[in-house]
Amino acid sequence: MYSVKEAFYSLQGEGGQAGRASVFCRFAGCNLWSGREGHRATAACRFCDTDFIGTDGQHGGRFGDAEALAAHLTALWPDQEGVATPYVVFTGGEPLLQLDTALIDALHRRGFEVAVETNGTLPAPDGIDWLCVSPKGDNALAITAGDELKLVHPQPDAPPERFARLDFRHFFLQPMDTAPLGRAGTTLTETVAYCLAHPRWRLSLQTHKIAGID
Ligand SMILES: C[S@@+](CC[C@H](N)C(=O)[O-])C[C@H]1O[C@@H](n2cnc3c(N)ncnc32)[C@H](O)[C@@H]1O
Ligand SMILES: Nc1nc2[nH]cc(C(=O)O)c2c(=O)[nH]1
Ligand code: SF4
Ligand SMILES: [Mg+2]
Repeated sequence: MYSVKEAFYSLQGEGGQAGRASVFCRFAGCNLWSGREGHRATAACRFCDTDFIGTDGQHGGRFGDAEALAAHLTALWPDQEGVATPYVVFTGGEPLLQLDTALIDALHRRGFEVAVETNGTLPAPDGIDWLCVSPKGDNALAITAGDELKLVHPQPDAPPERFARLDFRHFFLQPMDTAPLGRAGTTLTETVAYCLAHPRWRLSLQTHKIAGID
């Protein structure tokens, strides 16, 4: 059984695949925060910008097996002529609480490339085509290699220097959106300054928020 908060078709907003048409599958639940505002201040991850509680979002629900969820996600992909490679992004919440090989295989059989956005604290199943790890504070990483490491910045307990030598193809710093925390931020200026001083890191903006899309 898979619990999905919402599923939607949009453009990948962040990281090295930014701008790419994608089906998003947002799993319900996370291992670093309950999702309740009353628990945010004491959670292991405290700056989350996402509602991942329940299965009541657009195209959300409970799916009994991998075939059922794969068929549901395939129906959200518009290009049935096979011109572009279909792309699905599993996120959440924390997708590695639920994503398994059966679901990855079912999407591969339907022609999809499979991407994952994870906090990196749980082991990943085999077969992921684009693995994005986004470390959270001092929570220990179970995944130390992948396609991109995308660090939300600044986090006092997660300085970029701690991650710069891990085995990733791309290193991104993404300014922390402080709106979920109820305050205006200066994180963009600070993040730009860090990238200028440390060329290992590239800037990742949340372009879907700029574009006003999901
Ligand atoms: C909501 S998380 C879900 C996936 C996974 N739990 C994780 O943390 O990577 C999706 C992406 O949004 C990023 N993110 C969450 N809150 C953010 C914020 N306030 N500002 C910028 N990026 C944020 C995360 O770091 C992650 O890369
Ligand atoms: N357009 C868009 N791109 C995204 N990239 C990562 C997202 C996420 O919430 O994991 C996200 C999202 O929520 N929307
Ligand atoms: S780990 Fe990801 S989903 Fe969980 S609270 Fe943090 S940003 Fe949100
Ligand atoms: Mg998001």
